[in-house]
Amino acid sequence: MTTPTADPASGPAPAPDPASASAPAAKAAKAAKKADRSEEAVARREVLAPVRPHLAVAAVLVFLSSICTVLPYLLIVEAARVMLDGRVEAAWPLLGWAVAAFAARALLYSGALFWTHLVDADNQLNLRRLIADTLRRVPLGWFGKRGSADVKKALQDDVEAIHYLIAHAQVEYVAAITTPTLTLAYLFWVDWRLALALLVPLVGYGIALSTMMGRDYRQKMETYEQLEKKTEATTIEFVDGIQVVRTFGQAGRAHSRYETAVDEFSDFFTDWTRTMTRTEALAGILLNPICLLVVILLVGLPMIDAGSLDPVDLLPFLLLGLGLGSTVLTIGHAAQARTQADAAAVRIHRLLGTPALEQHQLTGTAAPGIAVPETAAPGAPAKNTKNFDDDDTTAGTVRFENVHFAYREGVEVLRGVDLTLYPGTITALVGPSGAGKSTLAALLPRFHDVTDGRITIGGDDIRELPPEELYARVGFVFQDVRLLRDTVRANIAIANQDATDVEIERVARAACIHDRIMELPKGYDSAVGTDARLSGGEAQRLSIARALLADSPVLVLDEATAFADPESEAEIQTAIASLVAGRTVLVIAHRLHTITGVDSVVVVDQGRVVEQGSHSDLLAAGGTYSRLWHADAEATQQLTGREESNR
Ligand SMILES: Nc1ncnc2c1ncn2[C@@H]1O[C@H](COP(=O)(O)OP(=O)(O)OP(=O)(O)O)[C@@H](O)[C@H]1O
Repeated sequence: MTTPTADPASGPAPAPDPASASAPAAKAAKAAKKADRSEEAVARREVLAPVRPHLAVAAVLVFLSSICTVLPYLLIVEAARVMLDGRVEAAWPLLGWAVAAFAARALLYSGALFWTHLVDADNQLNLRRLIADTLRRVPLGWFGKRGSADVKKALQDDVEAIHYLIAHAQVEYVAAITTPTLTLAYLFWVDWRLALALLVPLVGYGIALSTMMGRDYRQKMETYEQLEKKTEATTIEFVDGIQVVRTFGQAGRAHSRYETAVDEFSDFFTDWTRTMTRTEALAGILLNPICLLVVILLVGLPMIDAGSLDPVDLLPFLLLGLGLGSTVLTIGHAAQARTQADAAAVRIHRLLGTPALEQHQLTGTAAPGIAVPETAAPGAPAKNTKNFDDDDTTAGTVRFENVHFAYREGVEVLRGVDLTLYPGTITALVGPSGAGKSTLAALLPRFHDVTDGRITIGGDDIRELPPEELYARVGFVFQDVRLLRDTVRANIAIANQDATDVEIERVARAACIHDRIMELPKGYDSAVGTDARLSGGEAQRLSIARALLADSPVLVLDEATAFADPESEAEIQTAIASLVAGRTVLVIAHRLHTITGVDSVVVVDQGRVVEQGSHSDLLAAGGTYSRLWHADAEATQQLTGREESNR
């Protein structure tokens, strides 16, 4: 019997060597780490740049205070030396100077802290203004990706971390380095051999500290933050969704997700702190005054015995050497604070670097390649489907010209949309889920900017308009109504701060919300959230009143009635009817029965306009719209049937 041997030529390819396979990954990780470090350095430089000269002043004050920390001990030793020489009277002035140096030390150190706090107060104000200014200029769509928690983190927590860096850590860091350096310099001057012996535990501490803060400290810190975030998210999910998950009998599942996240966090934290605690304990022993005393006595006493050290020279080591540990310990704490502040500086740096919504100085040229799409309009042209040669400079005429858009590079969501909306007409965007309707509508108020092509209002490219001008021309009513924690009146008047009470009441009546407001405890002065708890439909009518007061010629309505109950829906429809009259309106619609009377229906599919026309024409054409209509009618019928059989 022969044992089969592998033929190296025809056999299967050898399994990749794990070491060589992981080499590119390790290289990439190293490069990423390097990039992180350099981003951190840039961020720190940027955030600290305005305060750097002021911090230099503080560093000088701290350096002087460090001299005054060491000086009293030096003077006391010299006083002891002259006393032992029998010149007691010569000791008094030295002791007097020691007290003065001690007082100067307190003054200089607190002066430095006071100075850094003043500098920081100024810096915090500037930083918050810069962040607020950035938030004011970023595209509105940017907020969609970030929760208010992230913005709060930048404005509050990260600015506070920078506060610690500027007001405390820098001062402590300089003191933690200069005081032991000066102390050691003095001790070396007194006796270099004993000073060298004292260095042994200090170097031991340095090694322990660099192991603790070493290579994977940042990585561990990142994992810690990620797990902390995950725990927070599952906690919120568990608390927020408890009603829903319990209704569906899934409380156990949600709870187990929460428990897993907490366990994971706890395991990681316990493991990490175990290593940290061991290192810290070792460091604590090395810097303990008892340990330092043992070193001094073990080395110093035999030297005195051998006559190579003057007994009085042991005194500075006992006075200053024992306290060396606590000053060195501060380096660790200050370094840790700096690492956390660095992470905050990076987040602020990234936030400040968010591309702003730019106002272009463009000439009014049309984008190339504008044509009625080949796939468009099987139905007869509707009221608002004119050619692009038509006069588009009428205020309120909106034109999408060969509009392309991608949230991520290379993944186009809109692919060459051409569309004109005319004043006094309502255009409804319909199409399957994910077709790009909301995205198309969101481009009009510049939630995002087109990646190609352009959008004009009254002939002006919207990127050329100052934001105030754009928002005076375009109003929007979204499904997700946000109300301010202010009075009902202020919530309506947000669009026009100078509106009179009569005007506010007029728009509230038109939006069918006046009667409900009058039922609130303080009428228009009721505070939203405390005096006034409004239902979804009521909040929507309030936002319609807002839009009425803004009186913008162009309106975007995003599924404004989707979640309203039938009674509320009727009122909302009445409110919308008064809102849309005479304006250029773009509606995103899901329930097709609500848009049968609109002037033009635009069918979007996979980022393109595939049909355009009136409801009846599109229905007759038997294309995508007709399919959507029949599917919608069937779904409505099934729903009605189910409701009736339930009765
Ligand atoms: N903020 C975003 N970031 C990345 N992709 C997004 C974002 N918003 C939407 N998309 C993607 O863009 C595509 C179009 O989404 P959009 O919401 O515009 O479609 P829609 O027609 O309005 O859908 P629906 O009727 O379901 O609301 C989808 O593939 C969607 O996943």
